[in-house]
Amino acid sequence: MSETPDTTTAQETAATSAGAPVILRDPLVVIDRAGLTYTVRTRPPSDESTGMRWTGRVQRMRTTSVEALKPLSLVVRQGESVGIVGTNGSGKSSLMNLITGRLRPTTGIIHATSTPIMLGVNAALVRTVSGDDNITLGCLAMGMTPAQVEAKRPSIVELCGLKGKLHLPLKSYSSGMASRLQFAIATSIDPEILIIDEALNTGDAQFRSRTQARIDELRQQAGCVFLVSHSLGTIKNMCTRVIWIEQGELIMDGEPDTVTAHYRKYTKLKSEKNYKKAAAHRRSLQASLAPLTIAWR
Ligand SMILES: Nc1ncnc2c1ncn2[C@@H]1O[C@H](COP(=O)(O)OP(=O)(O)OP(=O)(O)O)[C@@H](O)[C@H]1O
Repeated sequence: MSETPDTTTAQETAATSAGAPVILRDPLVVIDRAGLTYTVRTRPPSDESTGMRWTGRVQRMRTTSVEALKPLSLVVRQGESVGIVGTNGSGKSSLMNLITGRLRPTTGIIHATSTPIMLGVNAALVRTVSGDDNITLGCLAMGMTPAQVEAKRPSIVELCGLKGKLHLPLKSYSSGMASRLQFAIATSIDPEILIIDEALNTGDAQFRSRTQARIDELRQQAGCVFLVSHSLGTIKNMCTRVIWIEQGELIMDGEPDTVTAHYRKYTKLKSEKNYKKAAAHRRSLQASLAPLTIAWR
């Protein structure tokens, strides 16, 4: 980022005596009114009404828009570990894909001080080659030189805890073992901005505590971490801040205990089929959310 953003919430402005904009220091990620609409091509419904049949050759496709994220603004600073919660289909992965640059926002813009690294359960490992070779391939793919790969190898082996198994092909690993290897590879470059999408729900208790230790280490190294998870326990243990997204909109942004308590209440109301109360709860929280305005100098 070449410029420094002034980021001001209505609450923060109100809190300053002169009403001057509050300048937030050390932003690593600035999301400035970014929104995402997917365009999906669909086949027209079969034309029973017209008596026409699809021949499989010539077909006019329809396009449908899916607004996954309404424009939202956020600033994430050095040392923050941000949990993202929301029910299925609320837009969490879409937001993470925007931050990594895998998808372009349809509206707005996202700035980051360095390339965010996404660690997800589906990130590519090669099943037919050994764990050792996956370390080499993964590290080279992240831009390390062969010498850097060798320098990092001992710490990757140590973190994944798979010594003695790394000569075996990946297809012989359990999903938990593969996740451990993947986590160790992905975090070996000390990414400044790390995104973890549901990767922590695999692995045993011992590995989870190592994972937590590594995330704490990354945060202390002045980076920031985004963690998407449906496990509120994991979110509360690991995050310093929680963002709740629902139906593509930002509902809450704040302290983990508070946000997860409101989110839990919302999901409980929904599971009890109290949809009106759930929606009212969500709307009242959203109404009290101070809008964030990002102004560039
Ligand atoms: N490639 C795509 N094309 C079209 N629509 C999509 C695509 N990916 C996601 N969506 C839609 O965008 C919305 C948000 O999806 P997203 O995957 O971001 O949700 P999520 O919060 O990560 O869900 P989950 O908790 O189930 O993983 C949903 O309505 C989903 O159907």
